[in-house]
Amino acid sequence: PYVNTKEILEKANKEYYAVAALNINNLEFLQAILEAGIEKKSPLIIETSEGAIKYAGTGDPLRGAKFFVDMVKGFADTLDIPVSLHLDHGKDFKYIVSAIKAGYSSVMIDASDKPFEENVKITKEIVKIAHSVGVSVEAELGKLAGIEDNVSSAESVLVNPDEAKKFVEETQVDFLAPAIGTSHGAFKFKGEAKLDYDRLKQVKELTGIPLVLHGASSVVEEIVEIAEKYGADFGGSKGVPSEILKETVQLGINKVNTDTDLRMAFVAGLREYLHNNPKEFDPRNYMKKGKEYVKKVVADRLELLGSAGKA
Ligand SMILES: O=C(COP(=O)(O)O)N(O)CCCCOP(=O)(O)O
Ligand SMILES: [Ca+2]
Ligand code: NA
Ligand SMILES: [Zn+2]
Repeated sequence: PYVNTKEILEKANKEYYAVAALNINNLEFLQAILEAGIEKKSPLIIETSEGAIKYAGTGDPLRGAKFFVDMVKGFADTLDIPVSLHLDHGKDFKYIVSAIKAGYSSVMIDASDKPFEENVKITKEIVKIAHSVGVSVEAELGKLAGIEDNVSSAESVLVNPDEAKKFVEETQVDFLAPAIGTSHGAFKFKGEAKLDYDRLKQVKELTGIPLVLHGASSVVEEIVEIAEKYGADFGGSKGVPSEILKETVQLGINKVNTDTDLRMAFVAGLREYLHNNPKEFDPRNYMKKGKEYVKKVVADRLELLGSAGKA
């Protein structure tokens, strides 16, 4: 069934596992993700960025948001596993309100690039609107290096645990994304992968609410190999190793945002299929391999995070 993200994450928080939050921009990624969730009997959080809503709605936020609600709810209401739809990195009020109006389960208000007091103010506004219609809210403290906050890794700002306690009390936000050293995309670490476990532990102790890890893709070696065999250049790519990801779940992460791993899996399958089937031009055929690899990457992640069997 189509459920609220809060229901999925409260259970995960109580039982100390994490649920994958998987980004989509089209039908095919949703199909692959749902197949993995059905196979693993796992709850799923489907999420879309504002860019995905712009893409699907060809520029009209409400049309794009409705497209995703209709597609995700349409599938979810036929399934036995709990599925929710979340707006990822909401920054533009128009997009956040459109998502709420369209029927999203939850929204992220990302004002983490603002000074603390402003982040509190903006988040409180969104919480008021969202909670009035039963939509749950995610916010972020600290800055991820890399693309999203367009800050360099040198400037990435890690979460301040005491601020996190104050932030949650003042905003009544439902889930929190503490920056602990990850970044978006396929090039997360220059040297050794390292996250600030101490800060994460303190944030969990001081807030007790479900926590979100952004920039959590692992950059799967087998996928990189296949993609590069068929012409991709992913040199220098590095993600969050599985062991480190598992440690963050033990320390209280309950929602794990994953986009890059899905994108790389899909393009690896596309490249392989198109190389081996030069005569093919039916999209229902030439996207099969890409969907297969996305399903595999998601299925493995559901096992790793401990949500398999929790539906
Ligand atoms: O934290 C993550 C995922 O991190 P990852 O890159 O490690 O998968 N996310 O929040 C997903 C970010 C999606 C960005 O989408 P647009 O390109 O449409 O803006
Ligand atoms: Ca941010
Ligand atoms: Na999010
Ligand atoms: Zn993110």
